[in-house]
Amino acid sequence: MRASLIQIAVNEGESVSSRRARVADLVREQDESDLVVLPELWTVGAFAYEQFETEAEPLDGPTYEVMAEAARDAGVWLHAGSVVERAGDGSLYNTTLVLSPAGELAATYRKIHRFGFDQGEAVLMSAGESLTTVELPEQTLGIATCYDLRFPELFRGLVDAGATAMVVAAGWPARRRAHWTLLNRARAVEDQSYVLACGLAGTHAGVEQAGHSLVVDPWGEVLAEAGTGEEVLTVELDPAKVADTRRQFPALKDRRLGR
Ligand SMILES: O=C(O)CCC(=O)C(=O)O
Repeated sequence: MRASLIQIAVNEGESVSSRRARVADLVREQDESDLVVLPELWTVGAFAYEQFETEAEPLDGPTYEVMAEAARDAGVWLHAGSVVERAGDGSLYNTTLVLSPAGELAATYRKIHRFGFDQGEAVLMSAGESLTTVELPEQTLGIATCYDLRFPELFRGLVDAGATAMVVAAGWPARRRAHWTLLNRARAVEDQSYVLACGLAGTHAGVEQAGHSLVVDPWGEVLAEAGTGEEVLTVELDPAKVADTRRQFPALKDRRLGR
């Protein structure tokens, strides 16, 4: 399976609708890939809290519409990053959309661990409550968003649900880039899974983004890593690698707690 991660620059000065159209074209260009991955809240910006209310959208809102067309045109599975979802009761969620090559909404994931302690997303958004996996032809995706990366038990839950490739969409600040790289590699090693970690670039709401999206294999080797600007990373995922790694070094079988 060929996967492309699009590290998107979010800078003030580009409107949300222009960015949607621009990113849709970038998705269309990845028509040689099987899976395309976008970052967290790339429409509005992960730290643009004051725009969350105005840019909130239902699951079948403008981001879904534009991305469904792009997924269909490219013929790819599309992890369309996350949007500010306005639920039926008016509350907001940081919600990932996964679209099939036919443009259908195949899965959603509402971010479980909201970032900000007593501010920002942590007070503006509601928390998701359930794990999401998505079965693709050669890999089962386990879905996580940004701050979730700090909670290994979420990833163990995804392993138990059958995940072989963890997709982490993020808007991770440059200040903590070392944590981003370290934790993505740690999740790959401890869960013996691919990790596809796709972040934002640029600076919005005064927060410089780390960029440095990366793909890690189940042995912890970094297969590809972006720099700090907008960039597309393309990698081949070996369908046998996760099973081989888990068979050759069966540490997951030795778990004694939390099962
Ligand atoms: O955990 C971190 O350092 C960053 C998390 C974050 O920025 C987020 O979840 O939006």
